[in-house]
Amino acid sequence: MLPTINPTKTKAWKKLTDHFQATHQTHMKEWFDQDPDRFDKFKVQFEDILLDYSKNRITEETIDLLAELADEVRLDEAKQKMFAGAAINATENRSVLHVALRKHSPGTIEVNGKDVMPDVHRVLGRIKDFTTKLHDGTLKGYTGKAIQHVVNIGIGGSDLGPFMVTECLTPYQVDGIQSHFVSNVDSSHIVNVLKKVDPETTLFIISSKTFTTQETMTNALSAKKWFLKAAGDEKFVKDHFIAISTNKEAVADFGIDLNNMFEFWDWVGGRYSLWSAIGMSIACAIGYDNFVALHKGAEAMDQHFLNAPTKENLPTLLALIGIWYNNFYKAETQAILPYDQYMHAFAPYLQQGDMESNGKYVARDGEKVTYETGPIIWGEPGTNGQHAFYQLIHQGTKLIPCDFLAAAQSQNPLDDHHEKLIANFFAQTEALMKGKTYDEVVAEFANSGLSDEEIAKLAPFKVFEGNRPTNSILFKKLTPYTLGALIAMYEHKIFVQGVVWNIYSFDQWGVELGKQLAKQILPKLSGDEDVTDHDASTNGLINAYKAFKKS
Ligand SMILES: O=P(O)(O)OC[C@H]1O[C@H](O)[C@H](O)[C@@H](O)[C@@H]1O
Repeated sequence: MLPTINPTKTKAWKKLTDHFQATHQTHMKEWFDQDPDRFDKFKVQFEDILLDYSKNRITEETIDLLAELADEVRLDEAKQKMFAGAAINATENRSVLHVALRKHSPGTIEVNGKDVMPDVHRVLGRIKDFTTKLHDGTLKGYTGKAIQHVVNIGIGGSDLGPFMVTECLTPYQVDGIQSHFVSNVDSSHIVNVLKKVDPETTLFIISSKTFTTQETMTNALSAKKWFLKAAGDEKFVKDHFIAISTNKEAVADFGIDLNNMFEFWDWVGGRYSLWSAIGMSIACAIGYDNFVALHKGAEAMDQHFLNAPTKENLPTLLALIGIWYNNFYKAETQAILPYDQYMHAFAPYLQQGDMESNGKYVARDGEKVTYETGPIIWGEPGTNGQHAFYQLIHQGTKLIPCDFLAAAQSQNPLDDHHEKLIANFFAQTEALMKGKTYDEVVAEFANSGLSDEEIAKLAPFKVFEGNRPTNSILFKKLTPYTLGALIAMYEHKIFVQGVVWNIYSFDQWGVELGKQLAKQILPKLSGDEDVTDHDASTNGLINAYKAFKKS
């Protein structure tokens, strides 16, 4: 169990409040002007990943006080507990051990007195055997043709992580294998995918921790029906369907041979499960060795997180800076802006990772919190975002802390595309920090031929206040190893924030009510009678739906 410590009652919080009052009106530009070493002071490099956090509204004192806050809420103890397998997910009485899934170095981790590592490595061995057969062409479909299409059916953590990684690592895709993902219960999703694949050469991976999720089970049944229509005999299902789950009974009930089931465990949270057998679709896409490289990058980040002091610790720094804006500047959101088209699914992935973990208003003592917890996460790849929503980041009324991410080496070098991409990244963070003053705007009008009066009218619209915070995360190349490290960095950032906010980051009770009500509403959508037993809006919507459907 983690201790219950209200962060706002700590000494550091009080000091941070005073420090905020003393510093929040200072423009970052002044700090840059005063201190030519600011970049060196506020940058950390871990292997091939550089974090520049100098373009933040912070001084050295800010970081000192945030580090004091981390100490006062006993961050170190929380970390040790997680890595040692303590049941820190107290509302479900579970350990939180995604770090065990990617542990390739020797050592044991115990849950209830049992070392989990042999099972982790046994399942990894099975993934290796399976994907080797897929890639050497010995995995055949019911007509003897080699498997070419891999369709992952899952949702939430059983989709977002594998999809994001597969997209990010497109350049590592094994020749001859095409990956597809189906998540939405909207039939358009599966219908569209099924149009692209052939039953004779398609493998379906049914990914679901619980194996009860409505969307996944519905899509899995439709896939099976579609397959049987072509194959004609249940006996062929075993050659085309595998299951990834913690729930053996439900897998067997669905009709999947248990020899085709790859297990994981209740100490793996859905949104932290891409490292487990849920990553089967990743290993199918990029090969087992690359899947292990992804693990190893994450494992290296785990060790860095566990051992590096706060001021050199990438996940901890990102977390504490986030708290500074969330709780003192009252920023409501956090933008994730990868300057990398292959990372287009990174922000949606982190939406679940972060918002399902830290979107909680109940503190660890069961009382309602009196301060802000998790931010709204959003974002799009640059430069596309620049031409859509950056206007608001530059000149809107809201403060939006942004993480910019990019690789120095392009996966697809082509003329000067990459230089242009990177120039935009650097320029945006510079513009957000510096802004443009009234005088600078006026000076730009020098040879415009406009009168002073006309210039004075236009100038205010062209001024940029600047002082808008960014983290720059620059890495060498988006390899499996580096991606693993980046994902783990964000996972641990989320962990640190949850510890400071005194909430339970590893449950997700907030998703249950909607699911329950959907089950109640489903049967009422058929039949002619008017529905009257919900609130007026819900009744009205159900009845309007039925009327539209009939007409
Ligand atoms: O893997 P499954 O059991 O199918 O769960 C899929 C998803 O559904 C739930 O609604 C949870 O909110 C997610 O955390 C989970 O990842």
